Amino acid sequence: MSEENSKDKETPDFQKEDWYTDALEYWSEKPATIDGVLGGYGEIDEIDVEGSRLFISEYIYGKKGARNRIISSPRISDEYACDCGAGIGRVTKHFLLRIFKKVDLVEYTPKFIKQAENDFLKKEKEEGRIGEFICSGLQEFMPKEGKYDLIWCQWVLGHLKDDDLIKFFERCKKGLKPKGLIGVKENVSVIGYQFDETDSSVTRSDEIYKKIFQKSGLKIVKEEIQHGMPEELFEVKMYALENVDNQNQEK
Ligand SMILES: C[S@@+](CC[C@H](N)C(=O)[O-])C[C@H]1O[C@@H](n2cnc3c(N)ncnc32)[C@H](O)[C@@H]1O
Repeated sequence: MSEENSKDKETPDFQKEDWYTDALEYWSEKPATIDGVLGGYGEIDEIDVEGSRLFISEYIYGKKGARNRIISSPRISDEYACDCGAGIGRVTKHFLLRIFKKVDLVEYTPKFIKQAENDFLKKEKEEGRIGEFICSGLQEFMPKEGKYDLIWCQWVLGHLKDDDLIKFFERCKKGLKPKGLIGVKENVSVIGYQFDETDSSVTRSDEIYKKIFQKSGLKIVKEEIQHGMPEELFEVKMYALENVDNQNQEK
């Protein structure tokens, strides 16, 4: 690859007209299976969901330290979560519904959300544990005000242009209950952007994500690397984020 090409790959073309349809076309061709939504890495499902569960559980159950002393009490209830870029519902079924009573799913690719509703999460739907299956791009998704304890975004934010991502986070803040959290679990590059022209997606560095959180009025309450992922993949980071205005209210 020439230097010019490799430079191009690091500069996302956020002006690209078909940015969002590229993703839709790309994902519509992938099988509606765990392996399909994980790009052929279905075997990481278990370690991924366990990492997420450990990361978030202190906010739901509280945190205990040495000799079972309570270090922090629960922050959010286990009532309602939202799974953004849900695919076929893997994260909902294996992580969120093991903690939360009810989950809404937001997913752009019609065949994935249909698979979730008619098959992968059919039983959970019948049990009344799924609120809504929402077929929408996150660039348009408007959560209802004050609805969620946790809004979880995993392996999807690279599909949003920077400006749309900031606007999305701003809408999510309004969709949270007063002490609610936004969870982000994404691949991170070592430096700058890595642009993938095939599906018009971008891998951002930790530094870029942190600038975007700040611009969106979000503060990091916890961050952690997901260990145990295949070596050839990008590093995966989890962030728990709160509305900066929360702190002001508490003072
Ligand atoms: C790598 S898969 C991850 C799915 C799921 N989060 C998981 O971890 O199993 C990326 C998902 O993002 C969805 N997606 C792509 N662009 C999107 C957008 N603009 N808004 C919402 N979802 C989108 C794709 O259809 C696909 O289901």
